[in-house]
Amino acid sequence: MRIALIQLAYGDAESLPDRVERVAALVRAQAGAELVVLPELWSAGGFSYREWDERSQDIAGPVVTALAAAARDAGVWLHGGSIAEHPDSGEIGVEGKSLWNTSVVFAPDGEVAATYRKIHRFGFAGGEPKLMEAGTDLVLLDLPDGVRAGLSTCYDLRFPELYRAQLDEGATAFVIPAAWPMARVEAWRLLLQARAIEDQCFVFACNTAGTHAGTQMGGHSAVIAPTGEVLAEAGADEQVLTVDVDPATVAQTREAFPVLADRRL
Ligand SMILES: O=C(O)CCC(=O)C(=O)O
Repeated sequence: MRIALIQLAYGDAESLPDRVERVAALVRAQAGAELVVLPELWSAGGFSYREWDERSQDIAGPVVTALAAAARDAGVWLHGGSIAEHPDSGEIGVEGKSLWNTSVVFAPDGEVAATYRKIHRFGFAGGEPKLMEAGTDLVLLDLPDGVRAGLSTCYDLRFPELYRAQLDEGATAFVIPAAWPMARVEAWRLLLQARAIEDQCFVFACNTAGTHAGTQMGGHSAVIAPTGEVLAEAGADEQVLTVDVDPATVAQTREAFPVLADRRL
């Protein structure tokens, strides 16, 4: 299975239409991959809190529509990172807000195959908890070659119980888009490996590069095997990381080193 992680770099100057066009072209260029992954909140700006409201949109809005077309043209499964979702339905969350950090995954025909609303919001008293609602639902989807992917986003990575819950729902891979800063990139690298090792799953993790809203992003997107071996890792700049993985490795790893059978619940 060929995975392409598009580690996008962006700054504050690029307009939203220009960025959408650039990203759609990058996705189309990945024809031949089976799964393409984009970073968290690339259209709204991961740390551009002040822009989120203006750049928010419905799942049927222009960003998702452009991604659906790009997935269809390339014939790939596309994890579109995430958008600042503001539903046209007028939906209001339990905290009275109407903004979510929402991932959309497209099948190769461009249809939406899954959506996931980020559960753990980053920013403590500010940032996401102040502006966004928290997602509540565990989301997994079946990809080709028997890969069952659990969805999560960025800060979720710090909460291992989410990945255990996905494991218990049959996960063999974790797909993790992020806007994780350079300041804590060593934690990112370590936690990606930890999630792979403790759950014996593949990790496909796509971070952001560049500097926006005064924050330097960490890059270092990675594909990690269920043994914890780093199969490929990006640097700090914009890069497409393309890696071929063998989904059978999950069963082989779990059979050769059956640590999960020793769990005591
Ligand atoms: O946990 C971190 O250090 C970064 C998390 C983050 O930037 C996010 O969730 O958007």
